[in-house]
Amino acid sequence: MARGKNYINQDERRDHFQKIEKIKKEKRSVRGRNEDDWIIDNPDQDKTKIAIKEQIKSLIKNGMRRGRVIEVQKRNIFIAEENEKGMPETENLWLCSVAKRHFQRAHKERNFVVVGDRILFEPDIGIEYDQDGQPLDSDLPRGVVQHAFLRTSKISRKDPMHPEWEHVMLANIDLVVIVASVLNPEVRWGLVDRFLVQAELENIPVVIVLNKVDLLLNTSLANKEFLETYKRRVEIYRNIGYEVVEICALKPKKTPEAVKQLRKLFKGKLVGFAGHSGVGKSSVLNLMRPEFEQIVDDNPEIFYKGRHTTTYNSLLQLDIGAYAIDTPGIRSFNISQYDAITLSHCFPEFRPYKCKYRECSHDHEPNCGVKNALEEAKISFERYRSYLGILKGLSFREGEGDSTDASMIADLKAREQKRDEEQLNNINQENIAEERLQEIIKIKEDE
Ligand SMILES: Nc1nc2c(ncn2[C@@H]2O[C@H](COP(=O)(O)OP(=O)(O)OP(=O)(O)O)[C@@H](O)[C@H]2O)c(=O)[nH]1
Ligand SMILES: [Zn+2]
Repeated sequence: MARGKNYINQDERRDHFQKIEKIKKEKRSVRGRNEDDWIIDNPDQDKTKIAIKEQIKSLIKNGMRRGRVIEVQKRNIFIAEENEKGMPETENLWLCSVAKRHFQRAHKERNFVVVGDRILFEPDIGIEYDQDGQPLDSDLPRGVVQHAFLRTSKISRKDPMHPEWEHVMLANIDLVVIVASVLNPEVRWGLVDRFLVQAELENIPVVIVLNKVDLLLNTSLANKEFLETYKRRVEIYRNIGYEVVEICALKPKKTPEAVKQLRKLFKGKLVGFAGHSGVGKSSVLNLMRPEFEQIVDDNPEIFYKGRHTTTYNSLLQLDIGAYAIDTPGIRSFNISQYDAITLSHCFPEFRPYKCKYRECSHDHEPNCGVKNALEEAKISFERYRSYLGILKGLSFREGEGDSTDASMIADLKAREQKRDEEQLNNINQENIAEERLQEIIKIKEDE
């Protein structure tokens, strides 16, 4: 599956993952939760696996239940009970609150639980029920979230309102699906790169889905120049080793292979959808839902009339033994600041190149392998620009370019142009040589 393939050898690969593990551990320790929230799965505590299992067993015996967070609406947490296999049963829902003790601590994270989190909850005995056993104020049974398990993976950003907090958007996912649309709105590659960095950091496989390819056929929207730039961009990612699927979610019959490929990639997994607003995340997701299968052959448009607009992250059950977390489109995506070594490991195409300095930031240092590779066109300017933007903490915001540091962009653009001119010059010289050769041949023929 698509993850960077540019490891030089196994040692390097191991090195990379060790670093990532270290960073993950550090990040864990600054979470807003206290250690005892994690009693169940906490590897830092002196507990053996058996002791932890026993502990869970006894908690469950005392009325605690295993659940998976499927939607969070402010303080209302929707939980699906988990079956023995650890899979959420989305028809078995509870409406929970979080135990009060979790609110009394300093915030480091926006929410105590997020969609995808695995938790232990207990039925809320303070709730009044009617004679049929239904809660008086809602049609869902009520509970209280008591413990949360450690996350195996997450995608997060800086909280736009409180930059010192972390906003975890997706937890415990097996595959990140970065959705963008080729047009309306155009692909924000800077955003794609930021999601890719997160996926690399968490070591989660990732697939880039480019939706609305039907619009590429519209010549008034996509002229020749646009198409060329678009194709070149896609090639950059494919060359790095990322899987890029081009699809038309609105008329899936136009891209049947892409639909098939996605169904295969999603099968049996918890898939997290990420991307900008309006790119068609829900539309792509709906291709994997049972209702869609029934309607697709007649008139796919009908289905969209009843389409829900995503306002909260929610976990949905798909028809291929998979689950998906759909996220509402986000408008800004700032990821935490990482040091150059960590960040450049998240750009797999940088990994093969060695620099003079071990701690090279690939920015101003002499004898930088990455910059040399850039000049030799082995690394793309676009990705390098993203790298510098993220390194320098430049923000990605709706309506702005990939990054906002004008002088840096001007400098890169000048170098990019210089390289292009040199290449063009080379081609021209080849052409001139070719022309001369033809002239010579012509002359000879004339003779
Ligand atoms: N032309 C074209 N339009 C599409 C395609 N897929 C989706 N759309 C349209 O794009 C718009 C947005 O689609 P959604 O699926 O709601 O996008 P989303 O990413 O879930 O949006 P948010 O819920 O705001 O995050 C809708 O009007 C869709 O009909 C496609 O393949 N081609
Ligand atoms: Zn370097």
